[in-house]
Amino acid sequence: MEKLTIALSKGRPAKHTIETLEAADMQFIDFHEKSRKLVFYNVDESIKLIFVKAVDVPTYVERGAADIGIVGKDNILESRAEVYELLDLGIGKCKFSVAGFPNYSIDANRPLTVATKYPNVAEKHFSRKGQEIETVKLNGSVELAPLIGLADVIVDIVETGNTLKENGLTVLEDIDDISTRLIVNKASFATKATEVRSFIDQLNNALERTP
Ligand SMILES: Nc1ncnc2c1ncn2[C@@H]1O[C@H](COP(=O)(O)OP(=O)(O)OP(=O)(O)O)[C@@H](O)[C@H]1O
Ligand SMILES: O=P(O)(O)OC[C@H]1O[C@H](OP(=O)(O)OP(=O)(O)O)[C@H](O)[C@@H]1O
Repeated sequence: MEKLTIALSKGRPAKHTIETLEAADMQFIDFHEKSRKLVFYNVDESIKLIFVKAVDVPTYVERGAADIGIVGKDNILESRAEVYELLDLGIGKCKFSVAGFPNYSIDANRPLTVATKYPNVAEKHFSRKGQEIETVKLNGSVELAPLIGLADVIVDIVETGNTLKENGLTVLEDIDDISTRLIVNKASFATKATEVRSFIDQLNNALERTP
């Protein structure tokens, strides 16, 4: 039996993902110990779990350092990684939006300055619409950019909309729905087909049992 390496994103979606794995009867040794460990095994060591930064999960999977990854669709789209996306876990739901001041009207005749953590997503969205943009890559607090004149609009994740509202901004356009997805390395999908399929089925069954 081939061993599987699964890359999980640390941070916000981790708790829910772990609950889903446990609901699928996958128990990992020392999982709940308070520690800085980044590698865990299940009881028969057939599955190795590694915790990586969300933004790096698609890279691990594309390069075969992990057979499977569980990560937000936002990171998959931004990475442009060549992987198979095979399951929507239905958790970590939010969306990608263009946001700015209410009533802001985009002038198609001049480049739009867009602040974002996701420059590839922004480029793709606006190039489809034929709008030229200049991206300003930020790593957080993106909503600040229009407020201080660093950008005309932002492309960011919106969940409750509270961050936008509390900063006097609003959604101007929706881009894509986001949730946590399961991705698979293309070679592993062929060489470890049985193990990959059984892991996905087990997870899927647990998701179907969860209301
Ligand atoms: N309100 C939200 N804001 C941001 N991400 C959300 C939200 N709701 C769900 N998500 C999901 O959670 C992921 C963010 O997780 P995490 O906190 O680990 O990322 P991060 O903020 O990019 O990481 P870091 O703070 O280490 O840079 C996103 O990739 C997205 O898929
Ligand atoms: O619609 P809401 O429910 O308000 O959630 C959206 C906010 O949450 C995320 O930020 P995060 O907390 O990850 O902080 P950072 O990106 O500024 O570091 C995202 O970048 C938005 O700012």
